[in-house]
Amino acid sequence: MHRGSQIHNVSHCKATTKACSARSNSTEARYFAAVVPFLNSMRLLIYGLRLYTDEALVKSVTREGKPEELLRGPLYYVLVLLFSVLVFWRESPIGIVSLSMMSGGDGFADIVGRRYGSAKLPFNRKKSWAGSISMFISGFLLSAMMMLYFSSLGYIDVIWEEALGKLALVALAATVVECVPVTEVVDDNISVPLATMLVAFLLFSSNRTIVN
Ligand SMILES: C/C(=C\COP(=O)(O)O)CCC[C@H](C)CCC[C@H](C)CCCC(C)C
Ligand SMILES: Nc1ccn([C@@H]2O[C@H](COP(=O)(O)OP(=O)(O)O)[C@@H](O)[C@H]2O)c(=O)n1
Repeated sequence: MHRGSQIHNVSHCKATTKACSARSNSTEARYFAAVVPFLNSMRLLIYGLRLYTDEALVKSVTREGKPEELLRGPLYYVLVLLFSVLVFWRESPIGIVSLSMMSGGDGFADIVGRRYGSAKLPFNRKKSWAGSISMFISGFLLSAMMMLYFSSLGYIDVIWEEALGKLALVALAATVVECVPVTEVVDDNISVPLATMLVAFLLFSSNRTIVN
């Protein structure tokens, strides 16, 4: 059963927007925002372990309609959301960019790659140039838009002359990690955000590109 990729990828984007867009100024805001991904991780565990059944959930986010699939990609995705909200919240571009690359970048790679991915990558016949190029472009654009959004709210001050170039390097790193065969061993919902977090930390923490 082919997963409903439109529903699937809407979940990606809505999840990221929701998890990053809490507007409360209280110090507990991140913990309040973390409730949503936490409850969803519990939901995925409960249904993935077959403690209860939810056919609509299984049908909307799995490829083969097996509940245990919920314990892989979807659960990793939600746990990364939870980690980013708690650790990075809205004062650091690292969480913003990581979620953007995982949701917008990887999400579009799937949509575009499945439909237009006839030209496969020479080192990974399961991935395509169209998928990877769309991941780089969509991930870069969503990351820049989310950074502009959080900058406009005053949570981060961005020196754009430097930030866009560094953002392109982060997007390139995430795209390379996503297309190498290692993602057959480590789910790309783990490898992509981890790679993004590492490169974003190295680039955005090294000097005054981002001033909190
Ligand atoms: C299908 C998903 C990940 C699988 O990705 P991949 O294996 O294809 O790479 C996303 C799963 C989403 C999850 C079921 C629900 C996530 C909810 C999120 C924590 C917050 C949603 C807030 C709501 C929109 C108000
Ligand atoms: N760089 C990429 C990524 C995905 N894709 C296509 O999208 C499909 C799903 O990609 P994936 O296995 O990474 O799926 P997700 O786990 O990321 O949702 C692949 O089987 C390819 O057909 C692509 O062509 N190029």
